[in-house]
Formats: sequence, C-alpha cells, structure tokens
Amino acid sequence: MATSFDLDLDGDTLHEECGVFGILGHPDASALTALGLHALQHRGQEAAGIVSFDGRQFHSERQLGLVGDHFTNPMTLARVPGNMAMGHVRYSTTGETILRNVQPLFAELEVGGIAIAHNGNLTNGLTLRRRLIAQGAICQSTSDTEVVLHLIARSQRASSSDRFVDALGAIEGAYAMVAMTRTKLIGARDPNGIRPLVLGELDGKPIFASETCALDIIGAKFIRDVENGEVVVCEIQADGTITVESYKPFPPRPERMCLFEYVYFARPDSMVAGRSVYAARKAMGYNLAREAPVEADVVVPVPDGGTPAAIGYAQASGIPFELGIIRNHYVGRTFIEPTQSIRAFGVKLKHSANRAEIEGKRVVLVDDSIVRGTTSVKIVQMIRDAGAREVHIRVASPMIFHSDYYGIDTPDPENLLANQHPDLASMCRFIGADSLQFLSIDGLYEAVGGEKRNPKAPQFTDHYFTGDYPTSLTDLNGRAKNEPKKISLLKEAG
Ligand SMILES: O=P(O)(O)OC[C@H]1O[C@H](OP(=O)(O)OP(=O)(O)O)[C@H](O)[C@@H]1O
Ligand SMILES: NC(=O)CC[C@H](N)C(=O)O
Repeated sequence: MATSFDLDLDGDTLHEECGVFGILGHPDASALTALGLHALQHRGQEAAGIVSFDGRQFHSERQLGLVGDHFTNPMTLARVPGNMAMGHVRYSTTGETILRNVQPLFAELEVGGIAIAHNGNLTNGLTLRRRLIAQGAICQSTSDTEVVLHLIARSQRASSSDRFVDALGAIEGAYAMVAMTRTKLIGARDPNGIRPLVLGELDGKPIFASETCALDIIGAKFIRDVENGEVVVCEIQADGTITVESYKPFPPRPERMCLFEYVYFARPDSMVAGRSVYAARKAMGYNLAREAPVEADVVVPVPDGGTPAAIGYAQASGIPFELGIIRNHYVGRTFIEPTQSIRAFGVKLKHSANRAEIEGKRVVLVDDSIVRGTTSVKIVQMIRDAGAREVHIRVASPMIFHSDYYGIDTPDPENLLANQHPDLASMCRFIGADSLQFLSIDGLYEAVGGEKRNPKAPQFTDHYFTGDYPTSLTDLNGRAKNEPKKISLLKEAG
C-alpha cells in the first residue's frame, strides 16, 4: 500500500513513549522479550520489534502494530531464535510511523552486528544527522535513534561497548537505551536519567526493561534501577557465564527523572526510581483534595489515568468514590494517538457516562493532566448530559505551558490549553465546568518525592510545567528560519 507521508519535520510532531526490553543467555529469550514488550505496551502502540542472536546470526522481526498482533504467533517467534534478544515498542517522537523507523535498529559494523532500542528523544539528533550525512553517511531511517548507529560505526575504539559509549557521549537529550552485540547486552541511561530503565534477573540471566511491570510479567526479579549516566555491560562468555559491569563514563549530572512518568506514562503497578507509581498518583489526589477542596456528592475518575488520583482525592476529602465514567478497554490511550482528529474521535469511543451514579449529583471529576483540553471538554459535556447538577474538575498535575523535547506527545506551545487562555476562569468556561483547579508544583513534588520542589536544584525534570529544560535543545535553537524541513526524500509505504 502506497502512502503519502510527508516527512516535514514540523508536521512530524513529537509523541511519546517507547518501551525497551532485553535479556541475555536465556533459551526462551525472544518469547520472554515478547511478554516483556506486552507489559510495556502502554508506552508505545505504533510498532513493535525484536532482534535476537543465535550464536551465529542476528535475526530481526519488526512490525507496525501491537505486540499481540504479531508476537503471539509461534511462527513469528521462531523467526527470532537464540538465547539473547531485545525488543522495543514504539511511539514515534522523531520520524514517521513507517516500517524503516521501527526499532530495534540493526547495523553491520566493523566490530560485528549491533542492535539498539531507544526510549527517549535526542535534542541534537537532527544536527548530528545533518553532519553525518554531509560526511557521507547513508541514513536508512528518519528516526533520531539511527545517528547512534552511525556514531558507533565511526568510533575509533576497539570494542563495541566502548564505541557505544563514544556514541552516547555525542548525543544530547533523553535516552534509556538497550544495545545488543554478539556477546553483550548493554543498558544505558542519559546523564540526567530522564527516562527510566531497570536491571532485573531471571534464572540468573540479566534483563533490562523500561519498567518493573515487564519483569513482573515473566516472574523476573528486580535488581536495581540503572542509574543516571550509567552504562551497564552484560557479557556472555564462551562457557555461558555472564559478567555484569557498570561504568559511569560521563561527567556527573544530577538525576532528574521525568515527572510525567509518575503523572501519566508509567503503569501504576511499576516502581519507578524506587517509588510506587500508584502510591505517587494517589498522593497527588490526596494533595489535590487538600489544595482544592469542593463540596460535592461524588468523586469520579477520568479513567484510566485519573483513577489512582481520584481514589486519593476521595480518601482525603471523605467524598464517596464512584465509577461515574466507564472506559472501553478496547480503545488505546488517546493522548498518544497521532493526530488531533483521531484523538477527538478516540475520546468519544472511549468513555461513557454511568448515569446511575451521576444524575442529580455534584460531581468532582479527577484527571491526571490537561494537555489540549480535548478530553475535559468532551467529558464535562458527557457528565452534564447524564444529569449531573454540578461538575468540578480537579487535575492532579500543574498546568502545562511548555513543549517537551524528550519524547512526550505535547503539541506546540500555542496548542496547549494553558496557553490559549489568560486565566483559570477563562479555561474553566471553555471546558464548561463549574470550577477547575490544578495541583501545585509543590503538591506534585511532595506526592512523588516527599519534598517540595528545590528551585535551585529541582529533583525531577518538570520543564512542561516550568520551562526549566535539563539539557540543551540544540536542534530547536539551531534551526534557521528558512531551513528546508524535510528530512527524507522518500515517501514510502507504512
Ligand atoms: O487534554 P488532552 O489533550 O485531552 O489530554 C489529556 C488527557 O489524555 C490522557 O488520557 P488518555 O486518554 O491518553 O489515557 P488514559 O486512558 O491512560 O488516561 C490524560 O489522562 C488526560 O485525560
Ligand atoms: N518514544 C520514544 O521513546 C521513541 C524513540 C525514538 N525517538 C523514535 O522516535 O523512534
């Protein structure tokens, strides 16, 4: 099927997220990888891929669509044999949703084959790409991640892991990355640790995964988080023994995990940086009830994202919690669908009012975030249509004013609801609610980390709320006004 994807960089807006998984030395490596990716499906629903190594050859299976669409088929798994495998679920942040951008990306290098899978987004990816192409590189994809392969290829170091470290040294932005060579599985996090990555173990075999829920699904043990700026190299020897070594090759920087992992992205049963995502979300709701109380009859979550915060709000306020909105579980996460029209359509498909719990009541609707406002506008109308007497919106995170360049699907600043209204009252009128309140930044910090935001050295990255970006934004700042925006000449089938 021919498509007419326009690889215009502006049209090619930022989205999020991705999930990565890798396991070394296990006879069921690709089946375990498929299960791990299935648990990470919420992080990326556009495409999935697995690369394996069978001791002789690498094998790659990459598909558009969900993990379950392809990797439940034994024939598909049989095409990725071997005792080492790694995989990726993608939500594109740079480069369209086309097969050649699906990860893991693989390349044949002087030092042998190497596969990489990346969660995050590079803020100097385009700058590096242009430089590499000018030097003669032949790019096969439009993904930012591909530059890492080119940098590895060009490194003068002897070992593949040293070359990988060299490549990481040149990139900026956010990455939780897994790489695989003939004998090594490598996990790395960017110096600020913006994206999560954990090290686990099953039957003594090391595993890297974006979230602990991917370990739980296969009964693997959580060992520890890969630290910010850390590179962990697991190597299988000829006799099958595995060594695990840790390196901190870059100048140290403070850890600044992305707060949105706690607000929205990570699965509530995951532990991110030692904190239960569920407990953090509940605490957000608790703090929200203290900061923004309201007289009401019922607390209703906007499912699924708003549910733990609504439980916290209900517990703190003493207002009964009810499932006043029912979510259709066969519709994906609207926030991470590619176009505004699909988002609007998705919200309608996704939620319906549970009239019996709403009619005649004063409703507090709790959601985790408001980005464009699409969800809130529709849901308030839906709750009113179901007979609610009053509708009060409480949002378990602050207003979003700034775009994200580390992978989150935030629109350009002018399309963020918070930038379209002069004040809260105007925003509330637009949404059609009786009242609207957001959690404060300190309320959010306290819910996640137990302490207020330290303005001199923020404990997390919170740039979407504050504009305080933890890395340089080389591509964004270096873009000349009349620069051609296309990054590929090829229009291709998806
Ligand atoms: O203001 P908006 O642009 O509408 O975006 C914000 C909404 O998007 C997310 O929900 P989503 O439907 O993605 O996922 P969920 O079911 O996981 O909560 C989030 O939980 C908000 O409800
Ligand atoms: N969401 C992600 O982490 C995506 C990784 C990478 N930037 C890509 O677009 O493929």
